[in-house]
Amino acid sequence: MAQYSRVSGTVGLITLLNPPVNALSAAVRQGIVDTLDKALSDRKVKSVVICGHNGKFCGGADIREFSSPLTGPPLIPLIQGVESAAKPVVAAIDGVALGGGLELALGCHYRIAHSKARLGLPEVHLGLLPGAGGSQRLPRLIGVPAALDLITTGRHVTGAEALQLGLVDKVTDRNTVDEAVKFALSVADQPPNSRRVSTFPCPRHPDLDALFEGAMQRVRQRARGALAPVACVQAIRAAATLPYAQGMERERELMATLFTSGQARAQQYHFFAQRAVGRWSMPSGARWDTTKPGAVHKAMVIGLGTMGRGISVALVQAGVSVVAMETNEKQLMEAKQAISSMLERGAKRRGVAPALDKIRYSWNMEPAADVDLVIEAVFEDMALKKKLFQQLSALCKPGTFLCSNTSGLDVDQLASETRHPELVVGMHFFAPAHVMKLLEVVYGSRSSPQAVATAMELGKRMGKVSVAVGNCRGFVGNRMLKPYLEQAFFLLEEGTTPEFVDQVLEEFGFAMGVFRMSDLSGLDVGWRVRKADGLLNVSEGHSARIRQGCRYSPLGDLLCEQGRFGQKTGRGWYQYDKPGGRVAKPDPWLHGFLEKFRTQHGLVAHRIDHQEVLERCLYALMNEGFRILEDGIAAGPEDIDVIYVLGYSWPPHRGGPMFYAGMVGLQKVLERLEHYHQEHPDIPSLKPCNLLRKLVVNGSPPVHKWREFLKKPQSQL
Ligand SMILES: CCC/C=C/C(=O)SCCNC(=O)CCNC(=O)[C@H](O)C(C)(C)COP(=O)([O-])OP(=O)([O-])OC[C@H]1O[C@@H](n2cnc3c(N)ncnc32)[C@H](O)[C@@H]1OP(=O)([O-])[O-]
Repeated sequence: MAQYSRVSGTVGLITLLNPPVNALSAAVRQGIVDTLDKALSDRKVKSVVICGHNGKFCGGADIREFSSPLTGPPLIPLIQGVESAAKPVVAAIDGVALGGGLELALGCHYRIAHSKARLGLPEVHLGLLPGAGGSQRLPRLIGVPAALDLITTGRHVTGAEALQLGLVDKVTDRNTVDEAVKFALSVADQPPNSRRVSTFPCPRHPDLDALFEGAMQRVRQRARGALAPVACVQAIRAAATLPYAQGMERERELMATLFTSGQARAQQYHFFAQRAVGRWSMPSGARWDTTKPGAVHKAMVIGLGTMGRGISVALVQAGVSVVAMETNEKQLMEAKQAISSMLERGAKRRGVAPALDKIRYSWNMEPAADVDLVIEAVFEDMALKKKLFQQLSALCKPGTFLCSNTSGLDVDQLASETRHPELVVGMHFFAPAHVMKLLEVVYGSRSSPQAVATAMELGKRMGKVSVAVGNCRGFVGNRMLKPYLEQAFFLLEEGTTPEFVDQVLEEFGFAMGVFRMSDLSGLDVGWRVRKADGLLNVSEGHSARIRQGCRYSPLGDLLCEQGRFGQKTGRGWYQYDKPGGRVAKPDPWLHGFLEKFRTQHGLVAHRIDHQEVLERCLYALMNEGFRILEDGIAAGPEDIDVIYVLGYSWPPHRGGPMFYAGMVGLQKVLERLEHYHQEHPDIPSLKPCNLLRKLVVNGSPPVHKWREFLKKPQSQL
């Protein structure tokens, strides 16, 4: 709803009221229509201010309403009504003006913003475009290049940047509503005719064709297969080339296509899933809303390789005092330099001073005695980590949380090395740790709810989306990655090439196919893990393609034996012009090697098509996701989907692997897995999981109902 009052004698003040972000629900839209009517018909009122309750202007259209038919007044004529008002209307922008919220402000005749307010048109992240006139008004106000940037990236700008762009008329550090009322008084006698943005001509640009061609290329590259960014460019092009009314018609057509697309549904699901994972629970019954996190003022990071450096930066930027520790003196000096420059770059981007005084360096463990939390980021070696946890347990003050940035090792084993296993949790960061938004928080069988709450809260402070998951090999993300990678290797054995597999996966929307990704992260990483797992030993009298009783592809190991570790050695699944080179080129040597391998092992190459690559790689991965749900390692499908979109570059417009399974149809996924498992009975990961069968038997319920079919966690509280 919206509240109305008259202030300073002649200013009608409309306050949007719909906590927490004053989203434009049907009731709010009706409220605006009614209160605007009141203000315009009140002869004492000379000008109007629109603001939001509780220091937030407006978070945009109410996304929850998108899944049901429209009720209440539509937004486009509402904003048109504001713009055509005969009395000046001023938007007082505090907190946020996003999506429909900013579109409403664009309909006002003046915009006054707090310098720290965040403004933006993030609809592209919801699979939409700014479809309440935003795509037509913004370019008219700030020019086509800036509008293209804001609308296609969905990025937020501060009030200060908005002023530079010409998006707002004035910025203040004081009370925004008071300033807006003062401003409204000052323009009360000026007819707003010349202030209606829809009547502005779109600023000319010397080469529109090149501008739009470049923009189109960029959005296609950034989000392969996503419809919304392309539609955003098309809508802005309409603004630049057509009269306003025709541009609005084009905006409406494009919006209608997007609105009914599965992609918008997937991205809106992803929006709510990111928030749902914050409401975590543990099998013990402990929950986010009943557990108080411990305070973390001071933390220690042990091991300053790539991960440790990124984690240190993320902590400092979150306001935590950090002791960064590394025993190798040369590595310590290099890390110090790298961390300082990362902090300086980050501070410059955010327009603040770098908090270099928040971090100090140590080559020994002594400072651990005085910190609230330790994150170890040493080499992925269980023996090394165990020793470290023993030492930490003896050194730290009572109550210090001990966290491991392991990407898949057993958290219980680490906890068992300590005197207080309840204080131990996994914090699995993703590289680069100061950039990537995902954090897997891994609870072991003895982790206390408070330790989990502390790690979850710390993740949030670092600007991350934290997902609480159970302890198993590879946790959620890497556990699901294993069958996906395996299928890709098997497909090579059976007749295809790395280029074809990558092409199919990239067309699906992954930023990088599995082989290019493997070259980037280094083939030796997995090789070391397989070595530690005893997988490199071929049992006597057995084929090299069988290990520990299951089908195994030794292709990756064979490449590593040749020193082909990927980009860093200039050779991997592809060739590069030099070690460290980035442009992957097909490698005739690799093709010959694959042929030789097939001959050696009596394999006859067959034609593998697009569908088989996609289904075998993705359905095997999804099947593991169902197993993870069945095992209670993830609390719900949203947890898995958030992990995959934010940590493994699963395309957001496909929602995440579990959401995608629902889109494809669970029945179809089951049938195809059954088909492939029949063809390859020696690959256990293709055997359909019981939960998938159960869901199909129960009529393939939508993803938000799957939790009803999962085992209820047993409360031990
Ligand atoms: C023709 C149409 C054209 C227009 C299209 C649009 O405007 S599209 C929209 C364009 N706008 C956007 O894309 C903006 C989307 N919103 C955001 O980016 C952020 O929420 C924020 C920056 C506004 C606040 O961040 P923060 O970290 O302070 O808080 P938080 O993120 O945790 O949210 C708190 C609660 O509010 C909820 N909620 C929030 N917004 C909406 C909404 N619009 N609707 C409904 N609900 C919304 C959110 O789910 C959560 O609920 P929960 O889980 O507690 O039940």
